[in-house]
Amino acid sequence: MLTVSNLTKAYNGRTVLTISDLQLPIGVHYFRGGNGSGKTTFFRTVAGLLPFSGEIRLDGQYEINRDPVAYRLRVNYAEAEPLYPPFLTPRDLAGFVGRAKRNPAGQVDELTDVLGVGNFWTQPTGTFSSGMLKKLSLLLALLGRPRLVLLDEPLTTLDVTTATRLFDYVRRLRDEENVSFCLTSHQDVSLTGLSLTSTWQVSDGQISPVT
Ligand SMILES: Nc1ncnc2c1ncn2[C@@H]1O[C@H](COP(=O)(O)OP(=O)(O)OP(=O)(O)O)[C@@H](O)[C@H]1O
Repeated sequence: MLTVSNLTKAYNGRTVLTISDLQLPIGVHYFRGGNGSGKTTFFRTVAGLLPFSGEIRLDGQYEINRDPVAYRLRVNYAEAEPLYPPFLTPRDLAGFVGRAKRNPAGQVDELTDVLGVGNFWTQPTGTFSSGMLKKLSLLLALLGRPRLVLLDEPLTTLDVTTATRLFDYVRRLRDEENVSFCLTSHQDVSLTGLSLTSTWQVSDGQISPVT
């Protein structure tokens, strides 16, 4: 599903991520590691948000730099600590991201129910609690028809009821539509109830499989 080759990522000349060869099949992949080990950098790079050197390819055909639109239509990302321009509302953002991701009719309404965003649909995000921001960011990350969704710390600040509904929905996408997920969590990942296809350890900018 995802192939990463000869990747290096540096900030201001300091290399923080090096991956010679990483291959992920369709499934749910968990990346664990201490603070500052490189998990978010890896997710943001795979999401197409950061420049890097190397190659990232989805489904054997969409290369992130050669097929930028096709790749980004298929790879979605939810930030660990989302932030939006404070004057925008969930309605504004779902409209904008939904159009960019070519979301099918009815999808926003379904996700609004799953994540309980309807209660604050027209409220500016500048007034949100961290859990409200998290719910919105997860809704936006599920819009369109992604083949891969990157969820950075999805459990943080999410209430238990919403987390249960979210991971039921994720399981359905995984089982019925073959959507893949990568997640990080400093919390007990078994709380998601997802069965993991693989687990990876991120340490000092290197990623190795946990057997
Ligand atoms: N914008 C940036 N500019 C410079 N260095 C950065 C930037 N973002 C991250 N780094 C550095 O890159 C390294 C990896 O950080 P990253 O945020 O990927 O870690 P992480 O594994 O997600 O950590 P955490 O579990 O604390 O979220 C750290 O040394 C960090 O200081």
